[in-house]
Amino acid sequence: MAANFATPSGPDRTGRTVLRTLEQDEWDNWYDNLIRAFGGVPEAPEERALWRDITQFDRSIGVWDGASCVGTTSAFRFRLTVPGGASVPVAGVTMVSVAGTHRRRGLLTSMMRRQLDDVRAWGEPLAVLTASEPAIYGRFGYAAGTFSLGAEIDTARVGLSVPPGTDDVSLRYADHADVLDACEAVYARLVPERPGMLAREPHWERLGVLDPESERGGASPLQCVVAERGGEVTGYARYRVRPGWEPSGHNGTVLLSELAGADQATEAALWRFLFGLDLTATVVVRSRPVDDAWQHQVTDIRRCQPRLRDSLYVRVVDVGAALEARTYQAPVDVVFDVEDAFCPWNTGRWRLSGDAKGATCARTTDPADLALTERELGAAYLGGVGLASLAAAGRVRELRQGALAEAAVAFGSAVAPWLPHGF
Ligand SMILES: CC(=O)SCCNC(=O)CCNC(=O)[C@H](O)C(C)(C)COP(=O)(O)OP(=O)(O)OC[C@H]1O[C@@H](n2cnc3c(N)ncnc32)[C@H](O)[C@@H]1OP(=O)(O)O
Repeated sequence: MAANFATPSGPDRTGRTVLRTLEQDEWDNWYDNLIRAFGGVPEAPEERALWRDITQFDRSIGVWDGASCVGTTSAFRFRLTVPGGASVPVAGVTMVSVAGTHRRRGLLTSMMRRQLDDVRAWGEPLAVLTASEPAIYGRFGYAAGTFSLGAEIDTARVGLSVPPGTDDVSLRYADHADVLDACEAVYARLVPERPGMLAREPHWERLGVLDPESERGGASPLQCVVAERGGEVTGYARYRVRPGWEPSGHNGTVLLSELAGADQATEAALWRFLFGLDLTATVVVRSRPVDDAWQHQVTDIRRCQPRLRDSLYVRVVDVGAALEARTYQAPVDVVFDVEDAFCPWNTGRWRLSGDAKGATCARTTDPADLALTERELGAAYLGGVGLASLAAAGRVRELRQGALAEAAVAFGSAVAPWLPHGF
């Protein structure tokens, strides 16, 4: 049973709930609904304060049953790096919740409807999110477009060989606050180089150094090491250490939070440092690019237990603008026949002509070469999921022989797309 909000403030079909843009003085009530939907464990004050500061009220929606908030969502204004290096305005969908007392009545559907209409009106060609459960968002046109690499590296037994120049990099411990600007400068250098990265928006630099005691799970406070060459900060690592002792000796764990290097040697120096920390035997890595170089520098990848996880979900909101915003690593000239049930303005045939310099994508009446839905376009958009792989899964139909290979190569990315942090 789906609620049908004809107007932004219209009631659902039970006649009891109202959907509207969030007001500043409603935030606590609104945010409490979100926290409760995620289990109800309160956040540390500094964490809650950060989420309050980064909430964009005019881009946030609440559903109200009388004075009670029963539904939440918001959409950060982000700029996302796409293949070719352009920084594209996107909606970062976030803080989605429906009260347990009101679940499965269509409230999420009504919020997604309003939100995607808004994103279109804002002129943002893409919406992106990270999903608490992969099963939720496909019906609204989102598909996993990036994956992240996790690992549990047995550093007692796995060696690391580093590239030339690594010894020229020096490392020092630092207070987070003292080196925050220098670390941010490194981050900013990396953003245009990898699809999926997000340009830093005000306050977001606080996220990487948030260190509530409740998040430590017996490990140390977040530590910071910066890498320097010639007096310039070229990288940093943030991590915790969880000490451990077995009858046979030490068994500590390094829990990597973030690692960034402006060049190969800096990255290698930081990994070598983490691998070699005294009294530790494991490095746990949660969310790294799937093409991270250290995988090719270790002596035993099996003892690193690499694993993939879905990361950024991509929703093409405006097919023409989205496909024109990126470039293509090989020349491509194909007509897509797009079916988009939730955003029908995308449905129809689109001719994409492009190469590594730029692209055009416009409606056409020409015969179609490839048939797909908005979800396959979203999955393939950042170059992390292959169109040929989607075709093999029965999700892309090739209508002109050769069109699939042409498009599949063109959509690829030399560098794996990666989302640097959740939101
Ligand atoms: C980007 C982010 O913020 S991710 C965070 C998402 N939030 C959470 O996980 C918090 C806990 N969960 C919730 O708050 C809610 O259960 C929500 C938001 C996931 C779903 O809200 P609801 O209002 O119950 O969803 P709604 O009634 O609109 O469901 C629409 C459809 O999606 C399906 N659906 C909803 N949630 C789920 C789910 N978790 N898994 C699978 N299907 C789901 C429904 O069954 C329904 O299917 P139908 O149209 O075939 O009947």
